[in-house]
Amino acid sequence: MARRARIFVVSGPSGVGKGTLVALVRERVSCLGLTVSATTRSPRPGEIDGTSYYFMSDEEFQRHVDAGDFLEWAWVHEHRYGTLRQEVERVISEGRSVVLEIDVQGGINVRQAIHDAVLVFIEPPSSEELERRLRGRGTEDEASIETRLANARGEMAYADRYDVRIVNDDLERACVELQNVIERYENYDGGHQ
Ligand SMILES: Nc1ncnc2c1ncn2[C@@H]1O[C@H](COP(=O)(O)OP(=O)(O)OP(=O)(O)O)[C@@H](O)[C@H]1O
Ligand SMILES: Nc1nc2c(ncn2[C@@H]2O[C@H](COP(=O)(O)O)[C@@H](O)[C@H]2O)c(=O)[nH]1
Repeated sequence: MARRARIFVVSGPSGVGKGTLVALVRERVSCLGLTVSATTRSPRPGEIDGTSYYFMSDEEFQRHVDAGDFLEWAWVHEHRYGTLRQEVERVISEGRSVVLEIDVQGGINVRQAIHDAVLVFIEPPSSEELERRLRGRGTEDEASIETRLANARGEMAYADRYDVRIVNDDLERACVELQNVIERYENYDGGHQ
């Protein structure tokens, strides 16, 4: 059966493990393309412009908004983040699927623009564990942690608008589940999926 390049959106509250999961799935699903998002937040130690994100000033980000360059963009945790159209088009034109690790507003906007995008919501095993992971990562100051935890409840309310929900309790199990979702949708060749 022919494999079809698809757009997969992976969303969930900050610290749930989206980045960790997607990095692991990328090692196992060779045909996935890479896209880099744009953001107005400052780089964390070790983050590289053009690899982790395209780090932009507010003015530069706004120029891309005005030019219609974004497939979607949103305010997330007090900064702007967006997916550049050309990033997605480049990967899809290579016949590869793409995983967009973006927030829930972005996810819904992608669904409106690309009806057959597959929306996957990653859930934490509990709110206590979410907080433990966010704090344990050690990348945010206290104010940013508080903002992200406060936003988590609102983000969780989007879960039932997503096609698939995966609980990231055991990383290996969640990874296999996400991998199966990608392979199932790439191989689906009929209907509305
Ligand atoms: N299943 C898991 N069990 C325990 N710890 C995990 C699990 N998955 C991820 N983690 C850890 O949780 C922390 C947050 O993970 P990660 O940075 O991938 O989250 P994220 O959802 O991508 O966050 P953000 O949206 O802020 O980028 C990391 O320290 C990671 O190692
Ligand atoms: N709507 C979009 N949201 C995005 C994009 N890239 C990342 N994100 C979301 O931002 C938060 C915070 O990321 P962090 O790197 O500051 O921890 C993350 O949870 C993503 O959901 C994007 O292109 N569009």
